[in-house]
Amino acid sequence: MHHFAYRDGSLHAEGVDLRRIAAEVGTPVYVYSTATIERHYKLFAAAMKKAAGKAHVFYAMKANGNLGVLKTLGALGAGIDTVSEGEVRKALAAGIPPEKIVFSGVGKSEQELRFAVETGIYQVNIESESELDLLSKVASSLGKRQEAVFRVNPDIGAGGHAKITTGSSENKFGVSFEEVGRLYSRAANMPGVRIMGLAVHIGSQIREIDAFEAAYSKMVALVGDLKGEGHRVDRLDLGGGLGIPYDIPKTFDYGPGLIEAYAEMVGRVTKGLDVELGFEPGRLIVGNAGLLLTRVLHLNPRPTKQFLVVDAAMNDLVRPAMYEAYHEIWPVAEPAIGSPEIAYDVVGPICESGDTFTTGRALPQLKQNDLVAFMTAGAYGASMSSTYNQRLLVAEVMVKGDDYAVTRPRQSYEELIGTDRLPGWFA
Ligand SMILES: Cc1ncc(COP(=O)(O)O)c(C=O)c1O
Ligand SMILES: N[C@@H](CCCC[NH3+])C(=O)O
Repeated sequence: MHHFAYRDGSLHAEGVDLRRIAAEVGTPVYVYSTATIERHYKLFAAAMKKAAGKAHVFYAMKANGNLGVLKTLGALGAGIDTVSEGEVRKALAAGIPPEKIVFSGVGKSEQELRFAVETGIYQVNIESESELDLLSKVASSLGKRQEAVFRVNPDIGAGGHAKITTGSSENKFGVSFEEVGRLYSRAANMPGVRIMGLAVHIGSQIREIDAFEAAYSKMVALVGDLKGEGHRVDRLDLGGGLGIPYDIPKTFDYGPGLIEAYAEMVGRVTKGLDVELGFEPGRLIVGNAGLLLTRVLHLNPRPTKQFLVVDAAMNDLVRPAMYEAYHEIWPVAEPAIGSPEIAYDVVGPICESGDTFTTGRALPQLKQNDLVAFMTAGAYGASMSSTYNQRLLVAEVMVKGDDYAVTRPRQSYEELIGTDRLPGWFA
């Protein structure tokens, strides 16, 4: 469900005409709908609460770390799942209390762990024995005991693409299932950590409940075994990964289903377990809440193809180049019903053939300066952008009702070039 729709012949984000944003902010620009973000968060949080009683939702900031997005979610009571010191700092800057911050990731450095412990975050998700040792050393040197869980690799992977599967034993994530009991016993004698339970995350863009169910069932059995061995297991963090539709219809609502089915399964599988559940959804909250607005720079008809060159590129939205991901492309001017379509290869200005958003996509006839939107770009869009080809990081705006705010301005050339940062001997 999203709040992008045609009104008076032009695509709107909530009550704001995208032509207005393009004119006032420039293109390319990411546009987020506050109402969609809020709706998705509330739906998910309510469903998990109903299914599980004690449920904590930690929004996975990696999907979209825009400050406006974080503040919007923080105001609804969301916690945050972070994966770097930068993300922890950004969560704090957005006003998220430390006791609602989780820190995951396979390669946390000593400095990052120190910062997290000093900050007093809720939970560190430990991904290896080496990290367990380092965390205990760091925390005890600060005279603290950090609450933590073990992220377990359940050897069940899933996801929309091989590059976004994390739960297989072939993937780098987590400690292996067989090791958890031993690590728990070791950790009991360590001064700097208090192990509170387990975490799991099997991949991203997963639309089949079965894969989650298989992994969660294994985790529930593991919780039982550990408790049987006398270990304390108060928390079970079930990660994120629930997928969203990328082939969205142009209607307001595309129906319920997956969240409810997921919640029902979680409630069933964890029934009677007596642990606090945690969730780390990213894409689900923000994916359909964002689009990338871009302008047609050139049409380049060639004997076998029609190239449509737009001002956004793979540095702004890398998903098609990186995962062959599909994003709908909607012209901002509403196409007349039955208007003829042309098959376009939509490409960006970057000097790579891979800078291709789609090939042979049937779209209404477009001309120079027309605006088009890459839909479902709210997750892993701006957050994965770069300055490749010395292109400026684009602006991000958040729409709320009939108004919008620029929540990250377009990067300046001074900032990009950074001449003033060079030492004098480069004269
Ligand atoms: C540990 C962890 N939690 C949460 C997420 C968020 O995933 P998604 O955006 O698919 O919900 C990820 C990314 O896959 C992750 O690695
Ligand atoms: N960045 C990926 C998902 C990876 C999620 C992070 N573990 C995507 O755009 O689909």
